[in-house]
Amino acid sequence: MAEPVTVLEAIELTKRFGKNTVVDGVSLKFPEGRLHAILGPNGAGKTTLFNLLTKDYPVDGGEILLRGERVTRLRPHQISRRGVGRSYQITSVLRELTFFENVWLASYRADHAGAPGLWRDFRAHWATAEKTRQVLAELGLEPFTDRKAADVSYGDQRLLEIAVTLATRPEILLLDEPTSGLSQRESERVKQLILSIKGKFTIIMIEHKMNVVMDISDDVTVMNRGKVIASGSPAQISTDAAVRSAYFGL
Ligand SMILES: Nc1ncnc2c1ncn2[C@@H]1O[C@H](COP(=O)(O)OP(=O)(O)OP(=O)(O)O)[C@@H](O)[C@H]1O
Repeated sequence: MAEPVTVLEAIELTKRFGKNTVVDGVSLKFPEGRLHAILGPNGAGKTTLFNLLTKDYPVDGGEILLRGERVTRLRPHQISRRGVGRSYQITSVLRELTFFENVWLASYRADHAGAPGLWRDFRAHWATAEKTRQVLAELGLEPFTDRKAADVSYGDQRLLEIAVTLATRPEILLLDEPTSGLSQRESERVKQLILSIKGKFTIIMIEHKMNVVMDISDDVTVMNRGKVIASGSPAQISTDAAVRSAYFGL
């Protein structure tokens, strides 16, 4: 069988804060359509790696390739326009707006970055409304269409966060701890939602909850102190001696 295409690649990526090297020569390949989880103890450098891949932080060393093209010097909005969407560890949805309005705004902004006023083109509004309905339907969130984000549970806000990220129609979806702060039941819903879109996007997910990682990932990378200490299938990772010692303290 043909190898899947690598859509995103980090080559020897490095980031320092003062004397502290928090991402230290990380090389990883992300093949198309797979769900790749990144595990590691607090402070391992996982979120910083995301910040490098989205160019929210400048890179101190190494390269980033997007579909083989070097994008290391691009700015965050250029990376986003090339199909990299990202959610954050703490939900960034607009609480006073409804699900529809949150997704609509993200979708409109993605399509009209830098364009003049929102009121300009009525047809564009209509197209954006159509895309918004598609995203909410894709995630099974239609019942929430007119609910205000502030009025739903934190777990449902995390689902909205994923919808907002998908509104930019990314090819690659970076999810930073999508189940953080959620109960087991709420985590299960997020897990099911991610499973429902698995394969349609290349997903890279930072996640601490071992059951979520092991149940839904195709590939797992474990980081510790800025370095990759293991990469492989969930089964390989769960028996890896270095992982058991660094991550589980076994
Ligand atoms: N903007 C910054 N300035 C200085 N140090 C930073 C900055 N961002 C991150 N760090 C440091 O980099 C290290 C790695 O942090 P990072 O948030 O990437 O870890 P993490 O693996 O995502 O951890 P967690 O699971 O707790 O989110 C930490 O020591 C952190 O304090």
